[in-house]
Amino acid sequence: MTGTTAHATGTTLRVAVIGAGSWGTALACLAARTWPTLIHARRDDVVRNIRQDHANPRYLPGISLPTGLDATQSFDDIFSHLAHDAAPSLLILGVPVAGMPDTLAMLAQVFSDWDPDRLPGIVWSCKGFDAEHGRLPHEIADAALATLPHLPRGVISGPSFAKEVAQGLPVALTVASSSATLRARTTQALHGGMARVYGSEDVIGVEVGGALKNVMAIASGIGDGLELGTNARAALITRGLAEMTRLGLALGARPDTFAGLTGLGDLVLTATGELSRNRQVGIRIGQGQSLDSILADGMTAEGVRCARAALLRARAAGVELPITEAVCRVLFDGESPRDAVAALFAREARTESLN
Ligand SMILES: NC(=O)C1=CN([C@@H]2O[C@H](COP(=O)(O)OP(=O)(O)OC[C@H]3O[C@@H](n4cnc5c(N)ncnc54)[C@H](O)[C@@H]3O)[C@@H](O)[C@H]2O)C=CC1
Ligand SMILES: O=C(CO)COP(=O)(O)O
Repeated sequence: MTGTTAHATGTTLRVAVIGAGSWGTALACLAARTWPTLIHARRDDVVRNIRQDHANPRYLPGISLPTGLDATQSFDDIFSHLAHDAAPSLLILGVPVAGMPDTLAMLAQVFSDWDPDRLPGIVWSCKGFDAEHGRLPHEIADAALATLPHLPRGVISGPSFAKEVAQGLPVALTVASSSATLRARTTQALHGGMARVYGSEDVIGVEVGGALKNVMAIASGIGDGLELGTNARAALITRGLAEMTRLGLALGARPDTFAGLTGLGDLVLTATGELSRNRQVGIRIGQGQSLDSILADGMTAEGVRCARAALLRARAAGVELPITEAVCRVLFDGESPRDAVAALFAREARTESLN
């Protein structure tokens, strides 16, 4: 369906995206195939590039964006876009976890003046725990939106490199929410063509998978940087899945979520795919570079930001995360990657299980 057809049938959904980095822009591309879509960027060059050149060379070099995708630096424009025509609307957050508290606090203030029946649904796409308090994204959202309990909210996740999605290559995603309205609206916004969107009610499981797979991708990269071989990578992925599942179950997730797109699917993609920034961080650490030099260009690598927070949550829940602990010792305590691998192998033999 084209945007024009959607208008003609009176079934318009209005979509806005906050965060015009690589993933926010890629999700905006999916929505803009069908629906009036406006993306908010903090930088004026990004707005200009999207509006005039239908490109976002800073984050997605060499990729053409849909001509229907519009951009703005003004939050007022975003709110006018969402409120227009009283059409149902969806707001996608494409910022990193660190940007969630401030962004949501601003939204809570504005939406408190809106008619409750006209509020947009909100879906966030970030993957991680917040570094300061160890909260999952839905916990950040619940705190920031405490005065708006009726506002439908959820998370979109799954194995999805932004570059491939923006190029129109196939992708399967999961939207998780307790709200059937939000699940349906997100599916309406993004499903179609080469993009499939599945629904889930397991917000905790989907978020724990998205957060821990980034840490496992760093671990997998370290192994590859050390040239430990493909057996090591497969072992790491499998035991990483056990680690992710163990933490998820302790926090209230459903076990089958971890066999799905947002668990095993995203873990395999990120731990093996060359486009993963977390994996690239690990490879360079394994090759002997320092974390500071690797992150000097401001790259978003959520696994670095959230590994310690994941450990804090796990300890509070009485759960052991040996791979995450090893990654933290290498990233933050100066342990050499080889010593960390040796320490993992020195653990006592045990039955293969989640424990
Ligand atoms: N790039 C990808 O392939 C995918 C990324 N994600 C997740 O999406 C989230 C965003 O990642 P990317 O788009 O890749 O990052 P990015 O670095 O490409 O873009 C981040 C965007 O957020 C903005 N931003 C950064 N810090 C902010 C803050 N404190 N407040 C408000 N805005 C802020 C930046 O200006 C930029 O527009 C991350 O949590 C990442 O794990 C999820 C799926 C795929
Ligand atoms: O989440 C992603 C793919 O699903 C992107 O992974 P990186 O953040 O490691 O690039």
